[in-house]
Amino acid sequence: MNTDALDARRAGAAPAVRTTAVSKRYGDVVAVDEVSLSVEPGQIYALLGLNGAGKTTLIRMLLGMIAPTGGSAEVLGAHVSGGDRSAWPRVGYLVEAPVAYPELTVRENLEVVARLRRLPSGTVGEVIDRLALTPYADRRARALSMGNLQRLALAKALVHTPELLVLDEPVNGLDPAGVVEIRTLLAGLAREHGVTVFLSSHLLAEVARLATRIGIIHRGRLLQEVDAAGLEAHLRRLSVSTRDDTAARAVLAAAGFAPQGEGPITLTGTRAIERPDEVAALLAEAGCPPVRLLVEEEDLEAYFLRVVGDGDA
Ligand SMILES: Nc1ncnc2c1ncn2[C@@H]1O[C@H](COP(=O)(O)OP(=O)(O)OP(=O)(O)O)[C@@H](O)[C@H]1O
Repeated sequence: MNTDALDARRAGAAPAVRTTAVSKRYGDVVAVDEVSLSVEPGQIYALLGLNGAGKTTLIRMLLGMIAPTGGSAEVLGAHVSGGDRSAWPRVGYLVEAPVAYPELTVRENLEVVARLRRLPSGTVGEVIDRLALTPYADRRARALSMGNLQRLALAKALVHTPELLVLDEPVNGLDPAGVVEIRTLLAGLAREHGVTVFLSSHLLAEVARLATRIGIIHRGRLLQEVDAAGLEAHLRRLSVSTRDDTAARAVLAAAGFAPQGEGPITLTGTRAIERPDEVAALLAEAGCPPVRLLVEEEDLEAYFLRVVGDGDA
């Protein structure tokens, strides 16, 4: 599909995924807590969270595998939470550990899926090719490595060329080469075929490389969403020290900055990062000039832990 056609397909299209205050409660456990998010067609949206954050539960609700206890979920315009399964033929998914018929070969496993979906012959060969499974096509699934089993599972999710792919931890169990391969494949699907990808992961660095938008989920709550393109700005912050940090904090807060940090004052946001001179002038005028002013770059892990830590506070 060319870029114009892709843009036309995306323009005015309903969000590929939309949740409105969707929640899932198991007794006293709130697995997903009023999550509202929207994923535009062609985006690669990554739900990032620690173990137990609620990723799988949210994905299962999107796929209609479990019903929310509150709110709603829509997939390709269909109200999944209301029981509408009409988007099904346009969705591919991979949830939990990959499963395959162990005694059937890779090709036979895919032929079963193709037959169930009433797909034309030839589809299986294409997907085998696309996922670099050709050398293993005639191997029984039980003899596959974990990585190849995962690749077969992805092939099953892709065999009907879905518009939306929903993947729970898609690179789990893959070696570094496998991770790169899957990343390249997913990025290509989104870029060249306009496929929307909604995935979950706890692998921060991987997500940062692949996703166009990232949602951080913790204890069931969506704490923050950032565009991958803007991630760098989120990672940068201005660190300021003065001889009277208490007074400086008050001056900065009054000027609309949001000073953070226990020791040196930390300012985030483009205004502070792009105009440290403005911050310096402001503090100098108020009689507490900076003795140290530094734009620092936080590493991804530290950033994630800070967001999650703020969510716990
Ligand atoms: N069927 C269930 N019954 C009770 N509690 C559940 C059930 N399913 C999930 N939970 C709880 O809901 C919370 C979220 O679980 P979920 O599996 O969605 O997290 P996750 O982010 O996918 O974690 P992981 O990365 O470990 O798979 C956890 O506290 C979990 O114990």
